[in-house]
Amino acid sequence: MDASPDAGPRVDPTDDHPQEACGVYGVLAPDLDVANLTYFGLYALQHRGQESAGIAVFQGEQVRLHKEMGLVSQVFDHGILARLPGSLAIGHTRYSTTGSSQVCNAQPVVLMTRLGPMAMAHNGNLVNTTALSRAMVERGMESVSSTDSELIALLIQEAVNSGADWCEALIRAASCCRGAYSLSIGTPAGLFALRDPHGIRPLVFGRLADMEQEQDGWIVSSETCGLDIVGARFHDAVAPGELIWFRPGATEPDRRRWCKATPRLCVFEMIYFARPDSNFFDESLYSYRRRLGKLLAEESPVEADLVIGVPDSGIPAAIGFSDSSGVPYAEGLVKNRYVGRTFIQPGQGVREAGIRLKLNPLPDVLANRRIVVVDDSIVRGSTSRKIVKALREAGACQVHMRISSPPVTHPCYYGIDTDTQDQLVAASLSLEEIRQHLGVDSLAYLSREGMLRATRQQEHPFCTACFDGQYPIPLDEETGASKLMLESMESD
Ligand SMILES: O=P(O)(O)OC[C@H]1O[C@H](OP(=O)(O)OP(=O)(O)O)[C@H](O)[C@@H]1O
Ligand SMILES: NC(=O)CC[C@H](N)C(=O)O
Ligand code: SF4
Ligand SMILES: [Mg+2]
Repeated sequence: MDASPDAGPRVDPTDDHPQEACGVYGVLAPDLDVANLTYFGLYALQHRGQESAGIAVFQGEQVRLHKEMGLVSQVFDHGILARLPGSLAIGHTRYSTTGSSQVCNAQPVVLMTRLGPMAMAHNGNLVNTTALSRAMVERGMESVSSTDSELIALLIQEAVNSGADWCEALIRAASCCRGAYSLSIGTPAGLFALRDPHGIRPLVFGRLADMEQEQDGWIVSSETCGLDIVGARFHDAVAPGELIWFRPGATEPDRRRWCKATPRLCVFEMIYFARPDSNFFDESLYSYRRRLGKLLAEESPVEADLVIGVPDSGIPAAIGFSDSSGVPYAEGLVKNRYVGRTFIQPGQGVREAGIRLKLNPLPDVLANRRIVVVDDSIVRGSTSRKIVKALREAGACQVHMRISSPPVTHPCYYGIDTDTQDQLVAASLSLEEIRQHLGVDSLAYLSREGMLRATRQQEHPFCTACFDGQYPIPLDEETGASKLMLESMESD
């Protein structure tokens, strides 16, 4: 195993603010270049995490690991991928939610067990991290990182070393965890995928089949865009509370429910985080987001000359708003495509600069027009405030803001860091106060009912806690304390 030294940019470890979900990936394909496939898969999942990236590759009983700080394209090159031969790979792109942004916390987590090595990639966040860690320290277990993810891996290792087989060990470990965990796990016995009982974070799998060349394989990915990029066919979602074992040589995976499920998929994944070309419930998020825009126009119409969307993720809802209202759609903001997501950059100063770098208005489209500007969400309000100012400077005579989700009033503890409550603009200000703060002529959010109706799901199997405070998994008292909780325990 060769873990590379920390070479990438560091993020301020004292910052306990906003990040988002990670991307997890797994490939079992004995006849193919699994490191290369994983590289492409992680490329497709880059939007889920931009702090670090890693790939672990199994060749029989041996595992090689390369992980570093930075984007997938910065962490890997041809030479590095060529030094990762094998038949099974696990990949990860990280946005930290527990544990600072450093290479020791990058994933996959690789550990040695009685049954050989294991590599694990985790998307989500545990809410019983402190209690788990204390109990594990009492049992004499040692960690080298400060993430909740390593605790899960250590629990699996402990179960295997005490005699359990892989499936038993995974179930035993998962039973000790509370919170969100979509896992992709590599072992000498094959590839595993496991999802928590609520299925908070997404996880899908698909088949790589090239019958002409008699090549076959399985892919596990956070989103379907990770299957598309390597030409894999979507097979199914890993169900909440399900464990799947892809064995080398087996024609079908071994699927089992490891616990009773109460589905609570993160609705924010559908509104903003996941890619619009990823499918959820058999349709693209582009279609869902367009429907959000239609409902928003029905709920909160406004007299205007043009509808514009905030690139990237506000665009489908803006098109839907235009479809339903009849107000023409136009591009009024141009995005510099080399700038990443601003919501997820740590530190408010960096975020504000990021927004100015990212979006530029088109005065000849906007001048003397009454503009409806549609975005998917307002979290802190920094994006919207800057945009409104820029639109007015570009000559817009009225600016009406429409948001295709309800106000974000509560923080997330399940792997998308929607910030501490004092940073959430809708947690403390009324609608009218937010309107004034943003400087818009009118402001309206989509209702919670509209957001759920647009999903077309009968049972509403969603987590909506950041919009209504109804947390599906009870939080330990210490959960909200700090993302650096394990670092602070070490220094106690
Ligand atoms: O209220 P704020 O805290 O400023 O954050 C909200 C903004 O952040 C997100 O976009 P982001 O720029 O991150 O990514 P995108 O390009 O995918 O839309 C989101 O779509 C909003 O536009
Ligand atoms: N965003 C995530 O899914 C993060 C996974 C894990 N909690 C970490 O901080 O590494
Ligand atoms: S609290 Fe919000 S962001 Fe977090 S899982 Fe629930 S819906 Fe998603
Ligand atoms: Mg945006």
